[in-house]
Amino acid sequence: MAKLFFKYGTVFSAKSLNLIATAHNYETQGKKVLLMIPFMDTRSNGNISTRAGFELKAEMIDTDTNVVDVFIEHLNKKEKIDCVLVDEAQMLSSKHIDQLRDIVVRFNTPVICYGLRVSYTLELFEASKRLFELSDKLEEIKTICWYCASKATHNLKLVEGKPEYKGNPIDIGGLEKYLPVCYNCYVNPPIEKELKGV
Ligand SMILES: Nc1ncnc2c1ncn2[C@@H]1O[C@H](COP(=O)(O)OP(=O)(O)O)[C@@H](O)[C@H]1O
Ligand SMILES: Cc1cn([C@H]2C[C@H](O)[C@@H](COP(=O)(O)O)O2)c(=O)[nH]c1=O
Repeated sequence: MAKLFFKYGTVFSAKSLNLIATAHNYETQGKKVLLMIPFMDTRSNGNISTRAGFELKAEMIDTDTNVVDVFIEHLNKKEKIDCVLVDEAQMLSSKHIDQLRDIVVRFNTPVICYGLRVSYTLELFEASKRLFELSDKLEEIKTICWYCASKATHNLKLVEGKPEYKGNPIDIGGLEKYLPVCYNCYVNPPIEKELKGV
C-alpha cells in the first residue's frame, strides 16, 4: 500500500536537497518520479532547486490546478509514475492536499510532500495543517538554530535587520529574509550575527 508522506522542517533545513536526492535514487533504478511545485513560489520558475546547487524541472501547480488531472495526463502519455514529489507544499491549498491523498489511494502511488510546518507568524500553513491531518507518515527534517546549538523549530523573519512577527504568512524569500531558529532565539534573537558564506 502506497503512503502519503509529509517531510517538514524549517527554512534552510535541506528539504529540497532531500527531495532531489530521493528523485535521484528513483531515477538511478530506472524508476520515474513526477515533480510538482506551487506556481505561487515565484522564485522557482518551475524548477526545484537546492542551495547545494542541484535543479530539476517540475510541474507548476496553480490555485485552480487539479493535481489528480496532472497525474492522469502523465499516465495518458504512457508514463508509469513510481512516486510523486512535491516541494514547497506549504504554498498549496488544503484542496490540493486532498487531491494528493486521492492519488495515493486511487493509483497506489506514494506521494512525498516537503515543506514548512509553521510560518514566521507562528501559524500552521493551511496545506501543512491538512498534511498533518491526512499523512500516513510524518518526518521532521532537522537543522540547527542559526544563533545557538539547539535544534531549529521555527522561522525568524528579519526586515532591515529587525524581527517581524505579523503579516501575510506567505511571503516569498530566501536567507536574506528568513532564518532557521529555536523558539528562544525566535522570541529573543541575537540579531547581530552576520550572514556569512551563504
Ligand atoms: N554552497 C553550498 N554548497 C553545498 N551545500 C550548501 C551550500 N549552501 C547551502 N548548503 C546546504 O544546503 C542546505 C539547504 O538546502 P535547501 O535544500 O535549499 O534547503 P531548504 O529547501 O530546506 O530551504 C543546508 O543544509 C546548507 O548547509
Ligand atoms: C518562513 C516562511 C517562509 N516563506 C517562504 C519563503 C520561501 O520562499 C519559502 C521557503 O523556502 P525554503 O526552501 O524552505 O527555504 O517559503 C513564507 O512564505 N512564509 C514563511 O513564514
